[in-house]
Amino acid sequence: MAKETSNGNNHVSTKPPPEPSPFRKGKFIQGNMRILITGGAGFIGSHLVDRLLQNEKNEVIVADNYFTGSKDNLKQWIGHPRFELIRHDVTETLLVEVDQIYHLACPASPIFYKYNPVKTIKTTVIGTMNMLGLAKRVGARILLTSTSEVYGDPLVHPQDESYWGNVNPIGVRSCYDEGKRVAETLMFDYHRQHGVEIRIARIFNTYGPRMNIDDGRVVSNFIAQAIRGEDLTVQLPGTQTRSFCYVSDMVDGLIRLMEGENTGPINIGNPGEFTMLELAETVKEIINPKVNIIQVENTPDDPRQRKPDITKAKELLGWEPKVTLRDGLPLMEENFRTRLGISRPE
Ligand SMILES: O=c1ccn([C@@H]2O[C@H](COP(=O)(O)OP(=O)(O)O[C@H]3OC[C@@H](O)[C@H](O)[C@H]3O)[C@@H](O)[C@H]2O)c(=O)[nH]1
Repeated sequence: MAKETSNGNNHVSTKPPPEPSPFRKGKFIQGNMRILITGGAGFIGSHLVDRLLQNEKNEVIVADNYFTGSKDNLKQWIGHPRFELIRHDVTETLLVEVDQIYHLACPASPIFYKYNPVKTIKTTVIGTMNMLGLAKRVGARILLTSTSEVYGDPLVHPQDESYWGNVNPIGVRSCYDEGKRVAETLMFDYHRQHGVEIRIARIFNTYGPRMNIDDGRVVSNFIAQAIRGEDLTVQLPGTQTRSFCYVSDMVDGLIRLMEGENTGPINIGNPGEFTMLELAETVKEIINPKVNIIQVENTPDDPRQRKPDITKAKELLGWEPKVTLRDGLPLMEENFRTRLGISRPE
């Protein structure tokens, strides 16, 4: 029987999960976990690869189309016997034999997901359907990285997982936030209808080394601007808030969710909440007190406030973030300085 890993009545699976292939149970590979990470060449994905490959019993397959990810993030693993890298777009089917799927693939920065919105929604919807089909066929457990954007411009603060959100279905962000909402729906439908073992993480803003320098998200923008001595561009009104999670904490939360018994959705994020003006002041103070902070136009539907309630993550996963923003920013600064070739002034 399928385990009742659910949090509410609507989550109960009616079917047992499909059996993995007999070969996966063979005695020569017993104990080895073969793990697929879609989007594994990206920012969070590549850190997840690093962590999973530290365990000698894990084999990792990365599938990535390199739209925002990069082989450079994985160069330390290329050629390693427990690692395989496939150029693959999740909107196409993928035939591999695996035990677990971390499904991360999707552009996550607003400027990138808005660049080709039709492709973004195909990635969230068709991509998730394809990965669920694969999970069903091979009996794999699948974890979807959903997003705090499913709460839209939230009217409840902080956001807990029972909040259904305040989302514009026809806005410029909808390709991503509605796409991820459909992806969550698909996860639960495959769970209830086919018994697929699912896990859903709702990821809040995450930062750290390996973010693309021109990613366009606020932390990477401010750090790159401060290092280059450029103005820090706070988008209006500047009082909007976000909560920033350091990438090592995020990866830890994702693995705990995958290994745990609860389907989610579970918020994974750092509950420390900052206005964008406060973030700019902090970056200025830590990285370059000489830069100016300026205010610039914003884009439509920008959420005014965002902060995770992480009670569920604490209780069900024993997880909470360890790295504060003040500790995490210098680690990211160091990585950006190396990549930009600009050292800290004496
Ligand atoms: O240069 C900038 C960039 C952004 N911002 C502001 O900073 C805030 C955060 O914007 P970001 O672009 O970093 O990210 P958002 O919070 O809008 O979206 C993010 O949210 C959660 C993740 O799951 C998603 O991957 C990502 O879409 C916004 O209010 C934006 O207006 C600036 O003030 N200046």
